[in-house]
Parts: sequence; C-alpha cells; structure tokens
Amino acid sequence: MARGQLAFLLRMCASKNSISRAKFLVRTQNFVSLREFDNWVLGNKYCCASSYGGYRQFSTKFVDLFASEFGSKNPRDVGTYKSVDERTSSSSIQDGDEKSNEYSCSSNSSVTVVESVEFEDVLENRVEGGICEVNEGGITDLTRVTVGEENNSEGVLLKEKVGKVNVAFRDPIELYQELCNAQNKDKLKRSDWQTIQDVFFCFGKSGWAANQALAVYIGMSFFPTAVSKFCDFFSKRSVKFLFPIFVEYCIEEFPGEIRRFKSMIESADLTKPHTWFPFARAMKRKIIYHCGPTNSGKTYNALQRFMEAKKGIYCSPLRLLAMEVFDKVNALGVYCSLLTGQEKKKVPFSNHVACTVEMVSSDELYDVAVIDEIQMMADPYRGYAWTRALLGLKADEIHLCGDPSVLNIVRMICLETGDELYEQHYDRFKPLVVEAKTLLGDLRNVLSGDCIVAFSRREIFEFKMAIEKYTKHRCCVIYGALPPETRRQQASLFNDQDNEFDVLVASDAVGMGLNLNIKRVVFNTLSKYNGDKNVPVPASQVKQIAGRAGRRGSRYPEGLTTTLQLEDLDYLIECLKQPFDEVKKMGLFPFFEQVELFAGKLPNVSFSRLLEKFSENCRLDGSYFLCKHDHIKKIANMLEKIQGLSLEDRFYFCFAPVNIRDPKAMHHLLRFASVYRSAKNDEELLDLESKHQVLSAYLWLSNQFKEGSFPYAKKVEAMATDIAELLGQSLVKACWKLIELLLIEPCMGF
Ligand SMILES: Nc1ncnc2c1ncn2[C@@H]1O[C@H](COP(=O)(O)OP(=O)(O)OP(=O)(O)O)[C@@H](O)[C@H]1O
Ligand SMILES: [Mg+2]
Repeated sequence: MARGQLAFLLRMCASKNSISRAKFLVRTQNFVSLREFDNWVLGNKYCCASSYGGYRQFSTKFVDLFASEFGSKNPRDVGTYKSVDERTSSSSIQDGDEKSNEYSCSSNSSVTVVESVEFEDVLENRVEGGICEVNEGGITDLTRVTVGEENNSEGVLLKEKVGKVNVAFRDPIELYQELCNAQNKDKLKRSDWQTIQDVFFCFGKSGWAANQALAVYIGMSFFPTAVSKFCDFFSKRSVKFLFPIFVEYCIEEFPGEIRRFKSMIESADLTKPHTWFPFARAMKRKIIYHCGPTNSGKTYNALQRFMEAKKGIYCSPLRLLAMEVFDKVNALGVYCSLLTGQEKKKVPFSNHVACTVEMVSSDELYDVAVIDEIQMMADPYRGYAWTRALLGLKADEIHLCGDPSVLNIVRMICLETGDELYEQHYDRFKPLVVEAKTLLGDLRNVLSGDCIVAFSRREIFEFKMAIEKYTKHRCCVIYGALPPETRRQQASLFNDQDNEFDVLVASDAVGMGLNLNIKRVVFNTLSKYNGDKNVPVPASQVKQIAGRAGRRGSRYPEGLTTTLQLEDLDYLIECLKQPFDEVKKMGLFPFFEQVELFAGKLPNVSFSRLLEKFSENCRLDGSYFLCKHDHIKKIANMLEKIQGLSLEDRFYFCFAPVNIRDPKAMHHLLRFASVYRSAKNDEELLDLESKHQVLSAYLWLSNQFKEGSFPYAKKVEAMATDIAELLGQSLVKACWKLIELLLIEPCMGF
C-alpha cells in the first residue's frame, strides 16, 4: 500500500429491491485519515450514510452524486468509472500488482477508485453475509446488512445489529477511540511484552518515522517519549489494534487460501432454509396454529380438517401417536395408511397417511397437513424434522398443534415464506389438580387409573413387580425400547376396561399427545439421567407427561398429578406453574445433498470428521441452530472401518434408529453395514454361498412335506432371492478372489 494512503471500501447500495450493488475500493490520496476523507465527502455535500466497520457506506444518492462528479453515465457500473479515467485522470498509481485509476476531484485532494473484483469478492461475503461468530452450532450471523426493505426514505442503508461487531471490520480510528476509553484487563505474557518492546525499539529508532512525525508537529526531541508512551498504550491493547491490519494483510497476501475457505464455508451454508423448498414457496399456504396447553383439543380440531380433506398427512412426534391416529381415523371410516421409520401399512384406496415427522416427504402434494407438537422444532436432536416439515410441506392448509412456545417463531417463518397464518387459542378442558398428599413413598397407595412415571427400564419393572406383589392391581408397561406393536398392545390393554390391568408404569414415552385412560400421573422422580449425569426433568416435559391425566372422552375426564415422594412435590408444582418459555431458535440439519456438496471440498476425510467440520463451519441464520448429532458421529466412527460404503450409505446408516448405548444393537448395525454391500473376500463369498444352500434346503423340504410344516417358506424364498442377488454383485467385483487363489494355489495353473 502506498505510503500515506488509507485503503477502504466504499460500499454503495444500488436501487431498492435490487441485490446488485456497485462496489469500489477507494483509496484516498493526500488525506491524512479516513475522517479527513469523510470531511471531504461532507464538504462536497455528499451524504455519507453510515460507516460499516472500517469502511464507509454511501447511499444511492451519494453514488449518483459521485457519478456525476466523475461524469459516469451509470453510477452502478464499475466499468463506467474506469472509463472516466481518460478524461479526468491526472496520473496513474502503480501499487504492487494492483492497477489504480486516479481521478482528480476538488481542491488539492484526490480519490483513487480501484476496481478490485477479487478483493471485493472476499470482502463481500464478510460484509454482506454479516459478521460471524463461531459457536457450538456453527457460525451464526450476528450482523446482517439487508438492502431493500431496510433502506429508509433517504436511501440510507441501515445496519441491523444483532450482536457485537467483529474487530476485523472496524475502522482503526474508531477502534483507537474505543481503546482509549476502554478499561484494559488483558495482561500480556512476558515474551509477548518483550516482542512488542523490540518492535517499538525499532520504531523509535526509525529516522523515517521521526521525520513523518514532524509533519504532525511532533518534534524530534519529543518523538522518543511519544513512542515510549505509545508503546505502553499499544502493549495493553495490541491484539485489537493489530487485527484490522492483519485482516488487510491476509486479504492481500492470501487470496487463494481465503477463496478456498470461503468456498468451503459456502458449501456449508444453511442460511435461508425456507428457500430450500421452492415448490412449497411457490404455493400460497394457509397455516393454522392450534395453540394451547395439553388436553385442550388442539389435535382433535386439526384432525377434523385432516379427515375432511381429499388428501391429508398427519405428522406425529411418536410412533405410538401415529398409530393412535391411524386407528382412530380408520375407525371413523377414513382410509388412512401408516408410515413410520419401521412400518409401512398401506391401506388400499387410502389418500390419507399418518406418519412420524421424520418420514414426511416434501414431494407429495396434500390438501391438509397436520404437524403435531410443533414446539418440538426446538428439540436439540430432532428439531430439524419439524422445521423441515413446516418449511417444506406442499399442502394448501397446514395445521400446527402445540404449546405457545414457538408461536413467535412460526409468525416469523410465515413472514419469510409468505404463508398466511391463522391462530386458534385453546384452554385446557378441565384444570389439572395437584394432589398434595403424594404417595408418601408407598406403592401400596397406588390406585386404579394411576400411571407411575419412571425414567429407567429397570425402575419400570421394579415398580411393576412391587405393585403386583403388594396390591391387587395389575400393571401394563410402556417404554421407549419396546417395539411399537408391543407398546400399542400394552396401551390398549390398559385402556380397555374389561380386564384387570388398571395401572400403567411408563417412561416419558407416554409424554406426547397420547390419549390414555389415566386418572392420575404419579412421578417416581423428577430427575433423569442424560447419558452423563442426573438432571431435573425440564418443566415443559413435566407438563406434557402430567397432561396425560384426565383426558376428555376418557374414563377419567378430570386429571390429577402427584409424586411418589413428598420431597419432589414442590418441583412438580413449580413446573406446572411455569409459563411456556418463548423459544428463540429452531433446529436444522443438512440434507444428504448438502453434506455431499461439503464433502466435495474436503476429500479424503472420514465421515465423522466431515460432520465435525460441517458443524464447525456451517453458517446459520440467527433463528436456527444445528441439531446435535453426537449419536450420528458415534455410529459414523463405528462404521469407519467398513470399506466400500458410499457417502450416502454412511449417511443413512448413521440415521438408523439404534440405541448407541446398547452394544448389542450397535454390533448388529455394524454387521448389517458389513454385509450391506457385496462380499469383499473369499470367506464372505463362501458365507453367502452356504447361507443360500441352507435356505434352499428349507425350500426343498417345504416342497416335500405337507403344507404348513415349514411355515416360513415365503420369507425364506425372499431371503434366498436377496442372497442370490448379493452373490451376483459380489462375483462382478470378484477380482480379489482370483488374486487370492493365485497366491494360495499357484500350481493349479490359473
Ligand atoms: N370437541 C371435542 N369433542 C369430543 N372430544 C374431544 C373434542 N375435543 C377434544 N376431544 C377429545 O379430548 C381429548 C384430548 O384432545 P386432544 O388430543 O385434541 O388434546 P391436545 O390439546 O392435542 O392435547 P396434547 O397437547 O396432550 O396433545 C381427545 O381424546 C379428544 O378426542
Ligand atoms: Mg395433541
């Protein structure tokens, strides 16, 4: 950079509603400081709109004035300014590799406009995309500059500050002022202090610097004192001071590296997720938010519209709830299929489907969609599925059922998507009553219609056995690890009045939306193991679980709740009293295609490392967070050693619903992944061959003996076909076999 010149960027916004902007790198010449340049701008009656970091932003008006000063026809065209060069330029500056076109302007000052697309390109992302801060969920935009709606009537570009501003973009002069006022608590290390002393020693000895200082009336004799005081000042604030210069340096010296990183960051761009679904955006969707506490009729009302529709989809947070809706709707004569990660029950002639929210497809077109428990958008692990459903469902009418915690966020989404939002507010049918007496720690106080809530499988069975031993009650059990069919069977056994099973012992798997014949919810404890330690159950979850008591239409329309132990009662009351917290962010997770794009920028990296890198570098808008994915990474790590799986295979294997804390389940997943692809060596091929022989033997036997003696013939036939196909694939890639055999049996003359 030529001495005495300061480089800064003039960002000029173009017309309202247009995203194209004129971009200039402007160098002041003969201006001592940016401030002096500002004065020149103001002196020339140009309107200096605002400053952005170390750069100046100007309104469209300024661009026009600036253009007319230099005779440009089109103020938004960099090239036009350049062409003015012939008429007004007084000289040309050669500064490093950059060609600068100098334009004379007023008095004895001049401005240099340098077209610097590369440089601009690098900066654009940072300035336009906002200033980013890395946090747990990737990079979040803290500052956004939006052109268009936020241009006020004077054409002044407004900066929407969402958080603190990164010093990289600060004007050194402003920064200096701020540093002067700041109370500095940073302590330098001894070695850093020594380094700074050395630098200032050289500076103090520099004849050039002393000469330059004379120009601002710092005499030669005072110069060493000034340098020493400045050294002191600087040493306490050196990091922030140096940073803007560091940024300038990096941009000039490492454009390639910066461009590479930029492209990696861009491929991990999760901003503006509503634009990922152009078909849904092209629709004018009507969103109806059924907002209220548990047992207030939200799902019921949404389902009325679902059943009336020609084609509908119901998205549930739980398999059991999807099944409940599937049963209910079919019983009412509306043909409805069931789709969960594990089950596909296609009901002939059905136009309706009840599914778990992860199974939602944004390809199909629906008249009515219901997304139940919409507040789950904020769930740290699964939130992305609700966010995707809300943004991506192609339905004319979408009914959201949930508590008020995400109402504001849904309002914001609807503004972004352009969907119409209607709100319907509900109150609980009958208040939930807390029983102050509790069970006093004695399971003999269990009554018919009680649901005892425990958070571990072991406790669930202990309670079941104790209750059945010491009372006349029989218990059904529901917990997450039970297959959905078994859960459903247990739920209907409990709901059914004509049997002795009148008590339910359950985990939080009964927590959402279900309608069971529960009179009283009794919490065994209100803390839960989170994989690391015991933590209090969040109030929102306590409310959900307690809300299972006294459902309208059940045998007990008035609900009670209490605890097993007296000491837990206060926390229960506290939870039920707590208002719904407003949720500020919703979950997001990349689609496979996004991960694949990112993988292209980072070849030869393991899948779990890729996910790690993605979460470190992804960019998110302020109202989103990246969903936790430790469980996915754990599976990815386990599958690392399996050769030959494609990135897509790995991605979907990692989403398999296995309990990562269950070694058996993990072992089997590993085995499934190992045999998923064709056999990789002779041993595996032999294994497939002998499996096929066993299956063939079964089929042979089933044909020899009377029907029914070998009942699995159909299944076995399907398995045999699969294995035959796998064998075929393996043989196509069987070059290893030849090599191995050649090594082992060279004498056989292959
Ligand atoms: N208008 C109604 N007529 C008859 N039954 C109703 C009506 N509204 C709701 N119910 C019944 O009341 C019970 C609770 O309703 P619903 O499941 O809609 O509550 P919810 O607000 O969705 O609760 P949660 O937040 O727990 O999911 C259900 O069994 C439902 O069938
Ligand atoms: Mg509901």
